[in-house]
Amino acid sequence: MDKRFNIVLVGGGSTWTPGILKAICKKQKDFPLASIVLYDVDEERQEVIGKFGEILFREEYPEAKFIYTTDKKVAFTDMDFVFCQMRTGGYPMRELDEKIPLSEGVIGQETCGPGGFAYGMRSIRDMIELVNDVREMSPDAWILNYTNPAAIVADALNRVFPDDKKILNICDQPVNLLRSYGRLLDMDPSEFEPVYFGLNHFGWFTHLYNKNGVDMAPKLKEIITTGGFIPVDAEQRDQSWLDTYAMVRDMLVDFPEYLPNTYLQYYLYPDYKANKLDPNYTRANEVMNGREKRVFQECRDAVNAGTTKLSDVVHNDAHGDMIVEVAEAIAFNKNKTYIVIIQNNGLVENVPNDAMVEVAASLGINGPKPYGVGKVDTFYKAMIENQFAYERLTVEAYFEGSYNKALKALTLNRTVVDAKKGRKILDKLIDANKDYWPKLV
Ligand SMILES: NC(=O)c1ccc[n+]([C@@H]2O[C@H](COP(=O)([O-])OP(=O)(O)OC[C@H]3O[C@@H](n4cnc5c(N)ncnc54)[C@H](O)[C@@H]3O)[C@@H](O)[C@H]2O)c1
Ligand SMILES: O=P(O)(O)OC[C@H]1O[C@H](O[C@H]2[C@H](O)[C@@H](O)[C@@H](O)O[C@@H]2CO)[C@H](O)[C@@H](O)[C@@H]1O
Ligand SMILES: [Mn+2]
Repeated sequence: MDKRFNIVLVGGGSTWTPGILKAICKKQKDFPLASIVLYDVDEERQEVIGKFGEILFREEYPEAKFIYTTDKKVAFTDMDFVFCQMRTGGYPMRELDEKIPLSEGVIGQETCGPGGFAYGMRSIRDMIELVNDVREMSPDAWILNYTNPAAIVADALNRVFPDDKKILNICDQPVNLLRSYGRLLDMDPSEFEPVYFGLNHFGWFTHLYNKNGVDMAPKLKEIITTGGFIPVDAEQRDQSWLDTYAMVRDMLVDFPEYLPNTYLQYYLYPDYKANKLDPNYTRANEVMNGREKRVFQECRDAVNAGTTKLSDVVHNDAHGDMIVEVAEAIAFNKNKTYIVIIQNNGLVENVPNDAMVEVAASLGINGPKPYGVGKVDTFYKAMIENQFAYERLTVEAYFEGSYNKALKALTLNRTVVDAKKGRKILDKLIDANKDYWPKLV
């Protein structure tokens, strides 16, 4: 008989959960489940999404046992895959991460700059606890982590669990970019064989080979440089994401070698972008007033209607599709190419071996088999080393409780640079995060 898998979604009350549940239902033949558990620390959030899931699975996937819980034992016992999407502190803390730096004229962003620093310092503790809990109850489970800021979480987990080969850190942004490239080139994105290097939310596509071995990157760069970049799912995107994609053209004009990850806009144009952001209404507000309200309301409506058939709870399926396909690639040894976060060890030859880099890898039952890119040019090497130093100092600041390392981290970050500004922001962040961070002395 074919194997059926047990999976748990940690952060089951996430706004992305309905999309992942839909993707699981859609892919039930390719990735068959025995059971799926939603786990969250927030009972109220969990219940709304959980009740929606109960109906969805009854209607679309009755063979899989569906439960939701706040009990770790129920959540982590006998699991094959653990999907991690927690947000320590929730959107209210994300709002502070974004607004505090902006109050000093510095980029306010979920994963970049001081906002990413603050979020990282919150995520590390809960992610370590999670891995310890999972390993106690399911020693062999694959832990698929995309809890942000993934770069900092990956470095911290690699430090605490260096021998754990079943933690895979991964981000959906490269896959989203590939989908959008596919539309611009009129190609099925699954046909791309990409070459990619960098750090998470800080990388570049160097080549995009098609089935005939032709590199489509030059043509794509020309299309974006002349016509701009509108993402594949533009009609579902808030304005801030459309602005973000539009900046890819600017980056290509200035740095035409490679196709940049959208997040590089914050590091390459920190003043320009900071001036464009509204310090009183940031992305957290956009999400709380948009996606969060919509997803929770649509789940409640489906529960009241007693069916999910009328609901349109998933507007963008890229994220859900990707994470389920990643699990499928591991479970069934598909050896499909994904862009993953992994310890460097020479993959990018001239940056530190212990950095957690982001590169393309073939993904199968033995985990990722990454593709190296050789040496990178001075500009990219310097960018990566600078950002890596910021990330590593952040992780060290957390483990050592070091104010000095935290200040060094922020000063090195390209969105800050000025240590006096860094100190002001750090002091405000310390105050805002006193329930979450270790004490920094
Ligand atoms: N890496 C990627 O590419 C990628 C893509 C999408 C989302 N994400 C990440 O997924 C996460 C969820 O995003 P969201 O916008 O839906 O946020 P959200 O706040 O809607 O969902 C997060 C959920 O995690 C729960 N939670 C908090 N601490 C927890 C803990 N210790 N254990 C279990 N659950 C906990 C919260 O109660 C909440 O329900 C974030 O970390 C986000 O950055 C990453
Ligand atoms: O601001 P948010 O909460 O909408 O998104 C933050 C996340 O953004 C990236 O993921 C995108 C993805 O690129 C997009 O195409 C679509 O699927 O939505 C995702 C969320 O908007 C990023 O990779 C994540 O790390 C962020 O959490
Ligand atoms: Mn990401």
